Amino acid sequence: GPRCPKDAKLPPGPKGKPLVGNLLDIPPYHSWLKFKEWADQYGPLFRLNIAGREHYIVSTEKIANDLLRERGTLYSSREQLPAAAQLLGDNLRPLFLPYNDVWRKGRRLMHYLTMSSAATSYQPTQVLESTHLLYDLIRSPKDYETWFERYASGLIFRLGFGKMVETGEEDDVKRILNIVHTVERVASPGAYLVDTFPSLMYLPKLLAPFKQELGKLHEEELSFFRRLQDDVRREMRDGNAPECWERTFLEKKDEYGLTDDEGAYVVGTLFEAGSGTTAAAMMSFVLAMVHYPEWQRKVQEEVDSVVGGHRMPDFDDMPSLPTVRAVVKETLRWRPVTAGGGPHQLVKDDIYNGIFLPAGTNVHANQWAIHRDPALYPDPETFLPSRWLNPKYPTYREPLTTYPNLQNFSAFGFGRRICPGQTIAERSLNLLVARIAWACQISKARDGEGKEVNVPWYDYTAGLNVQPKWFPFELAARSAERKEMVRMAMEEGRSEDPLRGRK
Ligand code: HEM
Repeated sequence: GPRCPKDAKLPPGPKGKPLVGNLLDIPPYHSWLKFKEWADQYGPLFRLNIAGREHYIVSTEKIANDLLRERGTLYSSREQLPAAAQLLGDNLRPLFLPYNDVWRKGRRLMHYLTMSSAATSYQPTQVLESTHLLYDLIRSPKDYETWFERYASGLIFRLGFGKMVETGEEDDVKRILNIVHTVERVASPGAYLVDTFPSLMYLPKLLAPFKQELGKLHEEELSFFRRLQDDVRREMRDGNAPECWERTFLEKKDEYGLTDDEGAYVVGTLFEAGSGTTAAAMMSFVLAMVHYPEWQRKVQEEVDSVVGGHRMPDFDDMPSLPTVRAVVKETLRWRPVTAGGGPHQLVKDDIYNGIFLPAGTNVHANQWAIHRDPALYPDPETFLPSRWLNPKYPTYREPLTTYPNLQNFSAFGFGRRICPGQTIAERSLNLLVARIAWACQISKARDGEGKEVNVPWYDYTAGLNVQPKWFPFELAARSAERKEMVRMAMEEGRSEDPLRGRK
C-alpha cells in the first residue's frame, strides 16, 4: 500500500491479491451493489487497490461533502484514463478533464448557460417538448424509451443548437447517441475501474486495434461537433441564427477564452450528459408508478386539486405541488441514474479524521449506498416520497412551497464537479411527472388470462448512467377530454413552434 504518515492510518477494505489488488473482486457492472455490501462490512470510507491505484469508496453524504465539497481545491480532478479521457476525448470533453484551466473555463461557460435565470428562459421549450411526449406516450406507451429519449435529446438539441428533433430517428441524433453509448461503456464504473493498464497506450497501433477504434470515434465526434458549430456560425453571418448555446459561445468566445473546439465540446458535452440521464430518470419514475400505485394516486390527487381538469400543469404550479417534487426526488434517491457516482481524483496527500488519502486517489461517492444510509433514509429500500413531506422523517424540510427540490441533491454529485445541468433536469422532471400524472393512468400489464405481469424491481442496464431495461406496463389517458387537450396543445405548439420550417 501507499506510504502512510505516522499520525494517520489507511482505511479498512477487502484484502487484495498481489499485483492486481482487488481488481478481480469488482464486478464489471453494477459495481455499486458490491460496494454497498463492502460498506456494510468495512464502513463508510473504505479502500480498494486496483492494480496499484487507490480507490476510496464513500458511502455517506456527510463524508462526501466533507471531502468533495469542503476540500474542493483538492478533490475536483478526474483521473486521465487512457480510453475514456484520452482516446475518446483527446482532452477536450469537460466531463473527463482534470482540474485544469480548460475545465475551469468550460465550466464557467456551462454555468452561464445553465444557471437558474437561464434555465427559467428554457421553460417554454420544455413545455413544448412535454406535450409532444405526452401525445406519443398515450398513442404508443410501449415505445416509452423512445419518447423519453426524444424529449431529453430534443430539448437539448433545441437549446444547444437551435435545431429540432422530430422523430428521434434523425441521423444527427442517432450519431450522437451512439457516441454517448460508447463513452458510457468505456467509462462505466466497471470498465473505469479495470481500465488499469495505461501501458496499452504505448503499444503500436497495430497491436492495439481498440486504440484505433476509439480514436476514430473521437474524430467522428469532433467533426460532427464542428459541423454543428459551423451551421450556427453560418446562420449568424446570414443574420438568422436562433438563440442557442452554440451562438452564445461564438458571441462570447473571447470573454471565456476557449478555442472553437473547446467550445464545441462544452456544448456537445451538455448534450451528451443531459439527454440519457434525464430519460433514464423518467423510466425509473414509471417503474416506481408500476410498483407503487398508491403514490400514483396521491400525486394525481394533488395535481387534480391544484390544477383541475381544464388545463395542464405548468411551471407556475410547482410551488403548490410538493408531492410531485417529492416523487421526483424519491425516484432519484431510490434508483439513482449515476448510481456509482462520478469519481473525483485527489491532487495532493490529505488526512481526514486520521485517515490517510494519498495524492492520486480516486474518490467514489457511491450514491447507491449514500441513498440507502438508514440514518438519513429510514426504510431505505421502499419508495417513500413521504420522507420529503412528513416532519417525522429526517430529510423533511420546510417550507413545502420550496422543498423538496433537487438543488445540491446527492444524485447530482458533489462539490465543484456537481452536475451543472441540475437546474434544467429538475424543471424537466417536475414538469413531466406533473403532466403524466394529470394526463395518464399507469398500471401493471396483464397477460392473456388477465393476470398481472410481474415487473422486476431492479433489472437495469450496465454503464455509467443506468436505466431499467424495457418493462411492460399499461398506460392510458385518464379521460377522453384530457386526451383531446393533449392533442390540441401539441398541435398548437407545432403551429407556434419558433423553429418551424428550419432545417
Ligand atoms: C436526472 C438527470 C441528471 C443526473 C442524475 C445527472 C447526474 C450527474 C452526475 C452525478 C454528475 C457527476 C458529478 C460529480 O462528478 O460529482 C454529472 C455531471 C455532469 N452533468 Fe449531469 N445529470 C443529469 C442531467 C444533466 C443535464 C440535463 C445536463 C446538461 C444540460 C448535465 C450536464 C452535466 C455535465 C456537463 C457534467 C460534467 C461536469 C464536470 O465534470 O465538471 N447533466 N451529472
